[in-house]
Amino acid sequence: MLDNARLRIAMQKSGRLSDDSRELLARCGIKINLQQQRLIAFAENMPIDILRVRDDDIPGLVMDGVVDLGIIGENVLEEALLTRQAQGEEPRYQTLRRLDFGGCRLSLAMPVDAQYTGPQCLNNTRIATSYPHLLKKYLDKQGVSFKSCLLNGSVEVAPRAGLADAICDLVSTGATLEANGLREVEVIYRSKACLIQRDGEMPAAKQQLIDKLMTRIQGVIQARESKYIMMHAPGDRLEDIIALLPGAERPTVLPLAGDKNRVAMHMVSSETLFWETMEKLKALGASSILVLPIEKMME
Ligand SMILES: Nc1ncnc2c1ncn2[C@@H]1O[C@H](COP(=O)(O)OP(=O)(O)OP(=O)(O)O)[C@@H](O)[C@H]1O
Ligand SMILES: O=P(O)(O)OC[C@H]1O[C@H](OP(=O)(O)OP(=O)(O)O)[C@H](O)[C@@H]1O
Ligand SMILES: [Mg+2]
Repeated sequence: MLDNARLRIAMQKSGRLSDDSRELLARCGIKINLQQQRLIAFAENMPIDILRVRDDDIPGLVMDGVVDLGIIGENVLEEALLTRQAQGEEPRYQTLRRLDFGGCRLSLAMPVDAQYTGPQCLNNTRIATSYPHLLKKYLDKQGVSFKSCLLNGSVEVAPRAGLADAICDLVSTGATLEANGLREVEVIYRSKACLIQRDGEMPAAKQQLIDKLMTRIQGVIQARESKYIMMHAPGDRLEDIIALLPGAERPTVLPLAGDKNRVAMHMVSSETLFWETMEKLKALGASSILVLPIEKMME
């Protein structure tokens, strides 16, 4: 039996979001023992229960207040929202933040040999998709009328199977489209995973836990996006070197034993340091340049 006093978080059981969702929670310090077949997992060190479900069910679980938080792709969330609105409901939830994984786009694609000069080409066609509401919202704006053919998986085979003229499906690298002789012709929605919270009053203790979790998530994401940079540099080129490092905070400058002209610089950069920038740093006289990952951050 689930305990109402514990924070309930829904995440995808197995699929594109599950590893990243699990890792995010683990990096926030939540110790969960996820056994393969268990649909509910209990955190050992915090009052948190994890529900592992199909991603399609997560928006509903949050909107119906069955769970407190959910980690879900914006594409699935938006489709669920539009579906409920079409049924006359007014679903309520809050998006707490966008996450740094699950990036993909919902795109229209056609067979490679089909002519495409713009959305109007899709007038009176049949389009296979798992996202009929997002598709309709987009094509309605373009004034295009079409028939949708609802498929929950293997959407890419629809044109070859004679089920549809085009498809509207998720794309990341484009490899699935290419393997199926399809060409991406229009991006209709860009998505990432996000963290959502149910509407309504939250007991104070739960709210405190959510606030703590949000600070930790912020720290985890910020740390993943940041690098710790160390180098030795000529003391008279510091400003030129700092100018090459956008997103870097003011550096710590330390003396180098036995060398009056050079210093050691340490700094945190919010951006990846590319090889090209390292080469420019070297050209300015920097040496022993180290770029290190950061595990955790708190401001
Ligand atoms: N190729 C991709 N690259 C990155 N993220 C993706 C990709 N495809 C999908 N996603 C994101 O991950 C979510 C889950 O994708 P997945 O393919 O695992 O869903 P599913 O097959 O519907 O899973 P489930 O069995 O839970 O219903 C998508 O809704 C989308 O937000
Ligand atoms: O552009 P790509 O990098 O090829 O990725 C796109 C594919 O990824 C997703 O499916 P997934 O592989 O998760 O399998 P599923 O369809 O069984 O959910 C999506 O539904 C596409 O089919
Ligand atoms: Mg699904």
